[in-house]
Amino acid sequence: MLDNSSSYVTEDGRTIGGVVMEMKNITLRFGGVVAIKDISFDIREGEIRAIIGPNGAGKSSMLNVISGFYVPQEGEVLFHGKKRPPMRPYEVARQGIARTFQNIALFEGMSVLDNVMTGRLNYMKTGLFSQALWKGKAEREETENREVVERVIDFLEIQHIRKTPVARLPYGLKKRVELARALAAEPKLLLLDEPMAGMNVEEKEDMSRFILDVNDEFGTTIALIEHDMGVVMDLSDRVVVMDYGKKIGDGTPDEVRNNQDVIDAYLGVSHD
Ligand SMILES: Nc1ncnc2c1ncn2[C@@H]1O[C@H](COP(=O)(O)OP(=O)(O)OP(=O)(O)O)[C@@H](O)[C@H]1O
Repeated sequence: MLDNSSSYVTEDGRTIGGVVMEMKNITLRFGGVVAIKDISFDIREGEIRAIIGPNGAGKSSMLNVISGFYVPQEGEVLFHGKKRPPMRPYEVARQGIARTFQNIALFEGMSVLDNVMTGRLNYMKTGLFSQALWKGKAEREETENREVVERVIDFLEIQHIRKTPVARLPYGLKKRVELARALAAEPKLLLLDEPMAGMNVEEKEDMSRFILDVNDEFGTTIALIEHDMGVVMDLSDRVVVMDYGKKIGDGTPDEVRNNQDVIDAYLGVSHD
């Protein structure tokens, strides 16, 4: 049995480290609706961790708890072993957490390059006043930010559209630009909100490859939620399955695939 600080090497040679985030007995309510009921699980450094479940299972609510956007009424979130207080979005970003959204949240009128640059906002320390006083420092900062952005653009193979306004791009590429913006923040923990939703088969294959490459190349820990069980099974190290706000499975893709409660939930068998 692994303890919180131990690590292991996967079959494909990646090292999975200790626990970076721990959800302990999380319950989240919206008025009378209980979106999450007493759920516990953890996320380990360097792993790809999926949360799956049918419609209304509570996945988005859980992603919002992980990102710090929702504060649960019960339970606690431990980040690197410490209880995490309620945080504003910029504080979350400073902790090395970045995310994408299910309904793409890009600046449609701006170019791909400018959108990806917004991922660096937290690194732009030089304000307007000091920019005027310290031109050299501001220029250095701009060059550093540009270098990171250009690396991400190369990595995600979107050089050919760098000047294109996002509004003109097909859906699959918009999703990739959103991933690029999240990566530009150089996150330690990347949260992906239904990264394959609305994609065709080819776009899903591309996105899967990029998710694996990001994890492999940068060692980024990735937590993602997905509706479609199939697409995450080949990607993930471990999978949490939710249904009606409860956790009904947690384990490797094989363990989860063979779990009767999970099979029933996906076949729509009622179990109250
Ligand atoms: N802001 C909110 N206010 C009230 N109820 C909400 C809110 N957000 C979610 N809920 C309710 O909480 C439950 C879980 O919803 P959630 O969106 O987390 O599920 P989901 O698994 O992400 O679903 P989907 O796959 O359809 O996106 C649902 O019953 C939903 O109606």
